[in-house]
Amino acid sequence: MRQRRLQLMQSLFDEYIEMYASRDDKLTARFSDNFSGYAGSSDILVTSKDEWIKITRQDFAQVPERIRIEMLDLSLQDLTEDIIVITAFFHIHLPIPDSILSQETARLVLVFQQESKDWKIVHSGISIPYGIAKKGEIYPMTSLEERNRELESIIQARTYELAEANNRLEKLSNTDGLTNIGNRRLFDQMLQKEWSRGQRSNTPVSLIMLDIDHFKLFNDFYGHLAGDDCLKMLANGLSQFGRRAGELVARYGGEEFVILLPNTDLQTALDTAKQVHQLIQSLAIPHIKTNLGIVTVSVGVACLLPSNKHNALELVHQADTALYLAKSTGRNCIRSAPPNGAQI
Ligand SMILES: Nc1nc2c(ncn2[C@@H]2O[C@H](COP(=O)(O)OP(=O)(O)OP(=O)(O)O)[C@@H](O)[C@H]2O)c(=O)[nH]1
Repeated sequence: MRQRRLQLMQSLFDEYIEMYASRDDKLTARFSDNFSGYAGSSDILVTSKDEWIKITRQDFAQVPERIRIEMLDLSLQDLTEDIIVITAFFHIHLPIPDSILSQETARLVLVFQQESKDWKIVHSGISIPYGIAKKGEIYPMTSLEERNRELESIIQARTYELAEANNRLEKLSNTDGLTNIGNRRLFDQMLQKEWSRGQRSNTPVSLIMLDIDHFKLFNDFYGHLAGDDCLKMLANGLSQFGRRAGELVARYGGEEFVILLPNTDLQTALDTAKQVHQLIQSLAIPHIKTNLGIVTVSVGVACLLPSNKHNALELVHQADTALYLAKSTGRNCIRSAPPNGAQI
């Protein structure tokens, strides 16, 4: 007998919870004409069945999707032959992310009374700390959505900050620490990019490579810090070149610099090399160990039409060979790579 009563109580509750969770309007048919209760959002006692039906439908309309009930505790009380009291504690998980309701414990008291053959709900009292529910709301959807929007804007701001930090990091990893111009890493990247572009558009890529003459002697005589300043002054002067899209002035290493000139033929590259050479002379940085008494550079120039016959490193190799030629034929001059081997 007792077992059957327990089963009855459990099934009444299960049926109620299922209808409530699935937002099933049939639930309203279970309300007794003698209904009284209070809703969690208002704490106002409702003494009319019709009013309670209105509140229930408002609840279902506000959140039409299924809600998830996570049961925490349940007490079934067999009060009299025809009165059952059920007390339940649960979390309500609304179908929106991060619902704060799911962290609150809902406390529900349901009183069922047997009327004729049916068990009807004569009292329903739910209590959830619904302080943030706006007027006319069963659930504090407006506040939850506001909270979500706030979270989204925080995430957006953080994403932007992260992208900015990444940009700064990218710039830092592509910049030479001493001279503040592009470094070897950036040059390698740009070379590959411009080489591929040149291959696609069938346009030549030129490279100017320059190296300070007798820089070891400069350091030995003026000191390493003065050597650093000299490198900075040179980089600063060089940075007025390579301003067109795809062009790049970079420190290749030590006292060696490169100027990448995409879509540039050999003659134009040699003209630019001449301007670079003159600019460095015009800086007139004292260097008593050279013939002119100022810092000079040796320059190698190469130009290739990118094709499958050779890769981008061939261009570097040719510019390097031309630079070696300039060094070995007296320094402070410009040489271009074979086959032309032009002398200026
Ligand atoms: N001050 C300073 N010196 C550097 C830096 N990087 C490389 N060097 C120096 O540059 C010098 C290069 O010397 P070498 O390769 O012998 O060439 P060089 O004396 O310029 O002679 P040539 O190139 O044959 O004209 C070395 O003494 C390096 O220490 C740097 O960042 N700062």
